[in-house]
Amino acid sequence: MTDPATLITNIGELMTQDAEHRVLRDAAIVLEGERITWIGTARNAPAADSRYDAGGRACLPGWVDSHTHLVFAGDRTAEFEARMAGESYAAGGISVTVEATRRASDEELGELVAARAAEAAASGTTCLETKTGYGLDVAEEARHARIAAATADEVTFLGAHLVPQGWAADDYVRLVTGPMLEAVRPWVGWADVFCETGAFTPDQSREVLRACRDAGLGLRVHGNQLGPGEGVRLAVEEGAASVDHVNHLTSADIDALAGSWSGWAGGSGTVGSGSRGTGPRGTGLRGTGLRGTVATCLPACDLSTRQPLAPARQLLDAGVPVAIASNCNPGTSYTTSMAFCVATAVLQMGLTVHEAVRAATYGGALALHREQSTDDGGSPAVGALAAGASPSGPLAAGALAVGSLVVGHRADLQLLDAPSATHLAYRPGMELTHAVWRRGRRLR
Ligand SMILES: N=CN[C@@H](CCC(=O)O)C(=O)O
Ligand SMILES: [Zn+2]
Repeated sequence: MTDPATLITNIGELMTQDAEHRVLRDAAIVLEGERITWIGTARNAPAADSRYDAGGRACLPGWVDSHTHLVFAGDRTAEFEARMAGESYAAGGISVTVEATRRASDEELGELVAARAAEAAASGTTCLETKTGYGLDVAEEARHARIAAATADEVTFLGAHLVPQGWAADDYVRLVTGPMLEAVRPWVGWADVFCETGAFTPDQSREVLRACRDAGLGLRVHGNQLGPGEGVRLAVEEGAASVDHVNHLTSADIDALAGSWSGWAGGSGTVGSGSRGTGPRGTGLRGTGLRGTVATCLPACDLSTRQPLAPARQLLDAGVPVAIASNCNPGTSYTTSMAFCVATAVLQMGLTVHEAVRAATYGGALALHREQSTDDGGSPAVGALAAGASPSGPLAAGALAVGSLVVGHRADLQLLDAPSATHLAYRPGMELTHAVWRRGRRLR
């Protein structure tokens, strides 16, 4: 039995974010089950079981938010106020959230995560990564990973977020790479480390990344957020899928990121097209390989911490694939609004609207290794699947690509209450989400 087909027609502007960067006018799209089955000019659209009139609105892929920290309780308003009064952000604030989160029951924490994910979905986010990192002991990190896996598309282990009080750093690294990693393993597909002054040194970070890679996890790095440092170089050397923040970059960092894509079948760092590479050792692991390291920019965080904005323009000009994500967390970026991040990228970081939307859709998918369907030659997930993750855990065999509107990809899309995506930056701060479909189902 085939799935009923839904035709969304009378689309004023359809921004595909496909390999050719096509933008169609007077367009239509057909969804069947979880897939997109047709895209083209409205007058050529096939018959369908049901029809939705977009009323000339703009249609674009759902946002792919590749960096969030949704598993937390409490808030840090006082710290934010102090920062706005001139204090600097420091990693130590994380411990305030750790204490509040440890006090929350499973039920409370699950509801908080689900509510944040629902808020994100209502504003167009259709694929979401989230991290642990406010547990910082074995039982809490495992609990947070399990709770995250019930809601997020991708879960990342960030036990190496901060060395908890009372621990020697090296002992804590041994805990993270040993019992903690083993405890979270059923729920996570990725590992991350905060490589920064006040968090983990480059050597400690490398140790964490290598242990996590050996356990089959893909890698990501929080790097170069608060000052120049070795985060980017580490991420590239260890084959991380992304390095996130990237506020303080040298030209050598940018060259290293661009160079990491030189062996990729998709070309020299273009975010436009290409196929998935395999790991350098033939591992096929997510987060390793010839495909290189995406630079993930977090504009809302940059503003909230008063850091220099990440040099997204320079990165793109150098051929580095860029993602934009919300980094929703209570310390540095308490928002799930990808539209706000896109508007900031255009208004303050020098991206065109098309580039900013691409970074928040296709770029996020690239950072999560979800830009291609697994049955289109994508490498198999080695994340939570192997250990029997929740059904909502990382990429399953047969998983459909996200982040671009292409026949065969996951039917994740949004309509704006505007005739073009340009309105995202032209009318900043306005809630423009009109309708959202995820996996072919209308959410809003
Ligand atoms: N930089 C490290 N981690 C988070 C902030 C964590 C916090 O302050 O609670 C971030 O991505 O900005
Ligand atoms: Zn973060």
